[in-house]
Amino acid sequence: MKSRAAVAFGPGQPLKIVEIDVAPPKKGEVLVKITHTGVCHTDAFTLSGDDPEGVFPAVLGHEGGGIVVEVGEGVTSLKPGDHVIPLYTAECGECKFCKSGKTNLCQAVRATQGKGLMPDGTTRFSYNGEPIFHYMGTSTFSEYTVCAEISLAKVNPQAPLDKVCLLGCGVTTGIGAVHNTAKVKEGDTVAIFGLGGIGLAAIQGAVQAKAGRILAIDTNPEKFKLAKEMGATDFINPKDFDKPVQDVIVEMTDGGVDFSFECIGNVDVMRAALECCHKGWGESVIIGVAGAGQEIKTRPFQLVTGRVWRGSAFGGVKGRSQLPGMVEDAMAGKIQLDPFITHRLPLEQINEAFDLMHEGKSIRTVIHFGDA
Ligand SMILES: NC(=O)C1=CN([C@@H]2O[C@H](COP(=O)(O)OP(=O)(O)OC[C@H]3O[C@@H](n4cnc5c(N)ncnc54)[C@H](OP(=O)(O)O)[C@@H]3O)[C@@H](O)[C@H]2O)C=CC1
Ligand SMILES: N[C@@H](CCC(=O)N[C@@H](CSC=O)C(=O)NCC(=O)O)C(=O)O
Ligand SMILES: [Zn+2]
Ligand SMILES: [Zn+2]
Repeated sequence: MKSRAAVAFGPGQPLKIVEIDVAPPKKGEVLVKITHTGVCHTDAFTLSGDDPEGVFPAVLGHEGGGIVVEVGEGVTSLKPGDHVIPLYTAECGECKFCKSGKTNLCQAVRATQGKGLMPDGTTRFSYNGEPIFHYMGTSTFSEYTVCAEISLAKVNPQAPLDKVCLLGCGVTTGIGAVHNTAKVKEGDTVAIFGLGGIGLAAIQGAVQAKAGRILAIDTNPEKFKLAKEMGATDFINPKDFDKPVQDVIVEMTDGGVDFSFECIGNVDVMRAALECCHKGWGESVIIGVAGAGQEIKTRPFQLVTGRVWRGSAFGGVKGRSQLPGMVEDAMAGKIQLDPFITHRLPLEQINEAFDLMHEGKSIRTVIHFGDA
């Protein structure tokens, strides 16, 4: 079938809106009509060419919501008409990772997913007869996409897809990192570096956890207003100080924070986020994605003296089991999605969404394929 899609033909190039061919779903696969998709910084990261797993031409996008159109052989858990959120972290329930009870990082389709292919090693997308790669197992920048059954969470059909699509990445990642990875408790002091979609969601998670102080750090002071509305208590622009931001935070918090979250993808900030943690127990969670070849560093003494460095992918959330409940939470007002949506644009204007992000003017732009 034909599908309108924003295709990344090469690194650093604007996406091109073209009509691609989408082949039917094979065994264990599902054809989904995407109605809405957010644009996450990770899409920009891969488009920039900094992603070691980036392959071109590809259909990017991983923060979508849609409706099942057709299921392939052997698919039992989904049927046409079901509302779904594509998952870049699958959940097969059967692999060593799924069974471990220790991680959400299902590996059932991860190897082929990282190569831009479906689990059988081929692609369902083509343009002018040439193959187009998938992305993160989701490719939500195409009106019709094919995903593995285990890469789809079935959600309440009453949920507004134009909002809950954000649970496909950003909001879930930030909130989940606070609850599942850090396990923030009432009264804890928390520092959040980077106040985009992920950082603001981490603030929301910290408020839910009843954190005592929530320090919001960003070099773009325009981001503080929303952070305050979300519930942050202290606001720090590192550019306002002539000493490292970690020293500023340690002084402000009587020795450092209980938890910090890096939501930018900057390895220098990752160091600051670790070093602003309290001696003896402070834990820092890396969420931001850094480019190929970049490495983190600190003095090992920082760890010897009790600070802990962790990482979090998709907020530690198991998508098929837990995302439907988060959708219910959003419908019940326990998770706020509206504040994240600063812009809405049709697919044809998707490059403007990337511009807005790079200019620091948006939190999330939601792209619509039909009506807004
Ligand atoms: N681990 C995971 O599962 C996931 C990771 N990610 C990653 O999380 C990161 C954040 O994503 P997202 O929220 O969409 O990105 P955004 O670009 O929306 O937000 C990043 C924020 O950090 C600010 N910033 C940039 N540099 C600095 C600095 N040196 N010090 C303080 N603040 C700074 C930016 O300011 P400005 O406005 O000037 O740009 C912006 O406000 C990305 O690296 C993304 O790839 C995303 C989703 C899931
Ligand atoms: N491909 C990159 C790494 C990209 C990465 O870290 N992705 C995050 C999700 S970012 C979402 O917006 C993630 O969950 N990673 C876990 C995974 O299994 O990919 C590289 O190679 O550096
Ligand atoms: Zn993302
Ligand atoms: Zn698995």
